[in-house]
Amino acid sequence: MQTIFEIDSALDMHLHLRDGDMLKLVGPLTSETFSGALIMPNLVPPVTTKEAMLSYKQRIQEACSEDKFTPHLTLFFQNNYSYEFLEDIKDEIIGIKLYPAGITTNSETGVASMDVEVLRPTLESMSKLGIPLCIHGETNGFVMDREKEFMPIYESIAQAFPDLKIIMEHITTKDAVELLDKYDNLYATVTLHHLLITLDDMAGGMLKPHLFCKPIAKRPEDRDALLNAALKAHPKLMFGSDSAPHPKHKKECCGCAAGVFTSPIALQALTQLFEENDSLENLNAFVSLNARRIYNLNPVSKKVKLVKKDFIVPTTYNFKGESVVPMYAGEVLNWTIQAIED
Ligand SMILES: NC(=O)N[C@@H](CC(=O)O)C(=O)O
Ligand SMILES: [Zn+2]
Ligand SMILES: [Zn+2]
Repeated sequence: MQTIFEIDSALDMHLHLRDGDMLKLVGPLTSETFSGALIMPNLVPPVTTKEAMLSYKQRIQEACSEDKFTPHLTLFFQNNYSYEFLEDIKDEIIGIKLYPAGITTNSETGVASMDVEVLRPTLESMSKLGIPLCIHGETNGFVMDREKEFMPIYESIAQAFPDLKIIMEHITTKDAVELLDKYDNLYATVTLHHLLITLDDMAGGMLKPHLFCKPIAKRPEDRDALLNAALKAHPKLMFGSDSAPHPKHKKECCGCAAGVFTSPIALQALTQLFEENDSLENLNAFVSLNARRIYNLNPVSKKVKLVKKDFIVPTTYNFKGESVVPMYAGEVLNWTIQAIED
């Protein structure tokens, strides 16, 4: 039985760090263990200028105060970004995140139309400049079908811009896993929670608000397709936690905010999941190497040593007035982080 496992230079390619006291609370919970993360721009207001992006990066670096952690910033997609603006900002960002308007938390100013012709000027500039496009891929259809209905939109963008790197963010369906192999320029992230849960876990019994997120968790066959792809470290699939903290009172209320908070448990739970499925040998590819290759990131040596020992997940994480509940709050995971080494 394996009792020690090492993850080198873990990367979280889809992360919400928020701002203010929440950033100060959750930032270190990622930066202690991960070597880098792709930071989502859906602040209020969203990150749409170079000044806003650079000052957010500085606040992140202050909150994280950890040398061996690189926050990779993104911009919030807008149709009116000029080529010159994008050329000027290109070396400062890892990608641009596109949200259909109103589809998820803080996406009200996202794009109103997913028509390729409407998006063309900005996507053409991004393609020329080699800026990856990250997409929250959901229509505003029936909630269980939103991702599936978005597949033709991914296809039309992938076909129209063969040189543009497109990342389907937080995929939740078998259809999305299958689409990965159809276009060279399509990649994806998948979360921890979508590898673990289905809609039943969230809403099949008593409602579990802390498992409520967008896209909503789907059917067992979807979860199985995602899990199979992750366990074999499909080369176009990366770990992106989509850890999305909301204050406890905004989750445990009428009108629960969407988002699952997983940063502090992600590496332990992934190790447990990969071990239970005899796939530990692929975990470093899933949580580091694939992203490094897809995004051309420099290697950093930061080793997280995990041991097979109970880890009781805290019921809440608190800082000043902020309180946030992690996935598996109060439950026991069977891998613990023992040390972090160079
Ligand atoms: N995943 C979520 O349910 N919520 C995210 C936004 C997002 O990634 O769609 C958030 O910012 O809270
Ligand atoms: Zn999203
Ligand atoms: Zn997200």
